[in-house]
Amino acid sequence: MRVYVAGHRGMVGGAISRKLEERGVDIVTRTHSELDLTDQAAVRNFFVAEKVDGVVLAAAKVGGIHANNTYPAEFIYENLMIEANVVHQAYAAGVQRLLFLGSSCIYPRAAPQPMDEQALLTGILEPTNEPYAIAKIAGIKLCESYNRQYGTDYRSVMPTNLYGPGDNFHPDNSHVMPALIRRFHEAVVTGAKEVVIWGTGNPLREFLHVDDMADASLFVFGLDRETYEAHTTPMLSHINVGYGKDVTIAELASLIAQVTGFAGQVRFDTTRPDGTPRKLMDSSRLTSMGWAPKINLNRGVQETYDWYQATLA
Ligand SMILES: NC(=O)C1=CN([C@@H]2O[C@H](COP(=O)(O)OP(=O)(O)OC[C@H]3O[C@@H](n4cnc5c(N)ncnc54)[C@H](OP(=O)(O)O)[C@@H]3O)[C@@H](O)[C@H]2O)C=CC1
Ligand SMILES: C[C@H]1O[C@H](OP(=O)(O)OP(=O)(O)OC[C@H]2O[C@@H](n3cnc4c(=O)[nH]c(N)nc43)[C@H](O)[C@@H]2O)[C@@H](O)[C@@H](O)C1=O
Repeated sequence: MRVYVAGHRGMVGGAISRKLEERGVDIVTRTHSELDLTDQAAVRNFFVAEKVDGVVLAAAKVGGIHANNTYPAEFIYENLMIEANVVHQAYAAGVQRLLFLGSSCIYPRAAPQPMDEQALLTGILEPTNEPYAIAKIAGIKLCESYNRQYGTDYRSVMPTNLYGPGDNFHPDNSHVMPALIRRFHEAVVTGAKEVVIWGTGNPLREFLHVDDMADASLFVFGLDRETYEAHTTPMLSHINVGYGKDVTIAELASLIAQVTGFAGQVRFDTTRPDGTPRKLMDSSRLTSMGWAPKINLNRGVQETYDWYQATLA
């Protein structure tokens, strides 16, 4: 089997590529500069030339609350273009199997917790990431529509907030976990007495290690196909992938302070947005099929900090 992993140099695409290679799958990759997935003609030429059997779509314009809120046009345009080009050109080239990576932000801001798959399109989205969420909903509907009309087998996974080796540690544009690992680490190195956390510290977030996400992706993509297929009649439009437990941002900050050895004060900057108050996923559909996360938050944060120190710090 030849699988194109779009976004193989990203955190999720990298973890999925490593797992596919461990299983002896022949993977095809292109960097962003070799193939810009917003370029329709280039994507068409790529699929015609490469003749892959499957696609994992882990390429996207990705960022945390500040990036989403500051660059909404880039988040909606680039993600819509990437999804439309990859899904359509994969179909046109006869590719039967595709896995699309969405996000938990597709669900309404006030969805009942934990959020199950049926909460999609039942209410108003969180404004800080609405353009990105709309693009991700379009991705689900692209897959669903091509399956309905053309009989393809395009599946969508909705990950909760992810973290781990290969994350983006940009001070402003990253997600909370890498941002705080970097900020606490730099405070320890410089001897700063205070670390600033955005928002009130009250929002709840669920964090899943990227290696667990990669296992779930392969499971849904069908490398453990018999297990999955036994549970998918009729096929689901999309399926949640979460850790099963959430923490407040203040609790996450205490854990990262402990792991990095920071002993100073934490200050909450309430001029910064909190975003969604809570977004805990109901992942019972997937866990009932046999997948379960293996990496707990304490171990995951420690491993991510070790990776950051060894690689980037
Ligand atoms: N990280 C998280 O917490 C979560 C992520 N997800 C989803 O998982 C998927 C992977 O995310 P993650 O690995 O964290 O993101 P990363 O930013 O780490 O990786 C994204 C990859 O996509 C590539 N890419 C972006 N735009 C283009 C383009 N126009 N053409 C070709 N390649 C492009 C990037 O290349 P380059 O860097 O060179 O631009 C990068 O390698 C995304 O769909 C994301 O929405 C869902 C929920 C949570
Ligand atoms: C995965 C998900 O990621 C984004 O949504 P988000 O969950 O709100 O993501 P976040 O990780 O950026 O923030 C989580 C919480 O943490 C707080 N927070 C504190 N201090 C920092 C901080 O320093 N940086 C960041 N980024 N957040 C901070 C922050 O204020 C917020 O309350 C989506 O836009 C969208 O991309 C998406 O789907």
